Formats: sequence, C-alpha cells, structure tokens
Amino acid sequence: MQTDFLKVEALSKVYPVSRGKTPVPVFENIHFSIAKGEFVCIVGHSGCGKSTILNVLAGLDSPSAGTVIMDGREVSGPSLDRGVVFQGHALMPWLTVMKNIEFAVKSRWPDWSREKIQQHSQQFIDLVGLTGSEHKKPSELSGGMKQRVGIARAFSIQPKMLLLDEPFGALDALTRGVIQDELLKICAATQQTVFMITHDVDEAILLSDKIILMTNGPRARIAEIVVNTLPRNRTRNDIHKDAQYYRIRNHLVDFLVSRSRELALTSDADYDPRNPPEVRPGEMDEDADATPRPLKQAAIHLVN
Ligand SMILES: Nc1ncnc2c1ncn2[C@@H]1O[C@H](COP(=O)(O)OP(=O)(O)OP(=O)(O)O)[C@@H](O)[C@H]1O
Repeated sequence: MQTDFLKVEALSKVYPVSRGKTPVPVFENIHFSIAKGEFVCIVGHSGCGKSTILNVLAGLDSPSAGTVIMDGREVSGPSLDRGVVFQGHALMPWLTVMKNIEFAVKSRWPDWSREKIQQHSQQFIDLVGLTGSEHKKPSELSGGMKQRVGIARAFSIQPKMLLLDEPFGALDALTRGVIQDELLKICAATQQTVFMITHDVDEAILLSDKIILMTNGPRARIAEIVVNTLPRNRTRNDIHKDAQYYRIRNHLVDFLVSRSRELALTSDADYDPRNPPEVRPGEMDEDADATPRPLKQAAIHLVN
C-alpha cells in the first residue's frame, strides 16, 4: 500500500459563536494518514466533530487550522476526485436512477458520448443490485435502494477517495447488512480508499482496516487508532466466530462507554497528537490471554 495517500496535519475547527461567548475548538491538532486502498472508520460520540472532519476532507468546509493533502495536492474545495455519500443520500428527486448516475458521470467525463455514459452508469447500477430499477424515480424506491443509488453514483465517478457519512444509519439491520456486503465486495474489487463515519462498532470492525477513536468534544482529539487485526477476507457471517473479534469489540465499547469521556477530561504528558497511540486489542500484554467475554450491552448507536 502507498503510505500517506491522504495526510491530515494539525487540523482544528472553531465555529463562530455569538457575541460575548468564547469560541472553543470542536477538535484540535488532528493528525492521521490513510494509505491507498485502506478503509478507515472514525468513531466517537455525537458532537466530537466527525462530520466536520469529513466535510473538510471533502473540501465542503474549511479548517480553522491545518491542512489536508490528498495524492500530493492540498484539498481546498470540492472535487470529483472525492465521492461523498451522506445518510440522506441527496439524490435529485426529479431524475430517475439512471439519470441521477448519468448526471454525475457526465460531470466527470464531459466529452464522453451519450452511449458511453449510459453503459458506464449501467455497470454501477448492476454492481449495487439495482438492475431493473433504472427508470424509477427516488420516490418509488425504498430507503435501502436510494442508498444504493447514492453508493453507485459515488463509485461511478471512480473517485480517488470515497467519503461516507453514516451512509447506512437510517437502514434496517437486514438491508444494512446486504449493503455492507456489497460495499466490501466493491471496495475489494476496486481497491477503493475509504473514510467512513459510523456509530456502529460492528460495522467498523467488519469494514475497516483502522478505526480512529475520538475523545468527546469540545477540544476533541484522536485518543487512539485501533488496527483491525482480523483477516481482510472477513464476512458478516463468519466474523463473530473469531475470538479476536470480541477483543476488538470490547475494546471499542469500553472506549465509547467510559474512556472517551475520561480522556477528554485528562491530559497525558506523553500524548503526542502527531503520533496518536496505535493499538492492537488482543495483541497487547494486558489482553494477551483474553478469552471472549460476553458482549457488553452498550447501545450500538451512542449519543451523549
Ligand atoms: N455550521 C456550524 N456552525 C456552528 N457549529 C457547528 C456547525 N456545524 C457543526 N457545529 C458544531 O460542531 C460540533 C461538531 O459537529 P459535527 O456534526 O461535526 O459532530 P459529529 O461528531 O459528526 O456529530 P454526530 O455524530 O451527531 O453527527 C457540534 O457541537 C455542532 O453543534
């Protein structure tokens, strides 16, 4: 993997406040990098700034300090090099599935013939399992189908980086699972680099190579980066059979239930924001002989 395909350095964000109030950074001094083909999830409680970070990576928002370098160039505005999928799918309601995707493809390759645009778009409609629904409008689709159109559209422009802001948050568990499997397949086939926000620890373990854990805001920071040590060919059906899955899961849940808040209130002299601790749950000394503990009953969707 090419190291540092995306490099985030010293990122901070302060939103303006009304007169008389002191502005406080939502997050500060965020450093991390993503290698080409890597799938990275960011996890943290509501308000720690995950969407703001994603919007800065997308070029839709600007940081108060710091830089984002993607493929050797500074991100300074939106670009078709980055495909974004939001929870609300953001489709154009007056256009059919095919036209929604064709619109994006035409913007990316304005010189392509009508036929080539249609063929290319059809390929991505087929990839997400929407063959037969090409001529339906978003109002005629289920939530899961709309989300698939959003994913097909983002993939169809073959972005260098895919940015996903809780794309499956509004879906029922069954649909969510099916689309997660599809996303895994597409990413494996295309070596896609992905940055994704999720509140779902199981989703993070299934999909990602690395999980960035944020302390609670304001002044949120990266507490640690968890390396997913499960084999990459994991599947939704098999993942829970691996004892290592429970070690990683317990580590993430422990973090969200208690450590995210404790760390936000304490300062550690050894903490270097340029080099946040990288941890491998289950491979550390204290967890070395850990046997799977019962799953903690922490809510999957955690909010403050
Ligand atoms: N445009 C804005 N102006 C002022 N404050 C904002 C703006 N956008 C976000 N914020 C504040 O910044 C903080 C971080 O918001 P952000 O949406 O990035 O957090 P998040 O971690 O993605 O939360 P959630 O998990 O609930 O989506 C919040 O306190 C929010 O109120």
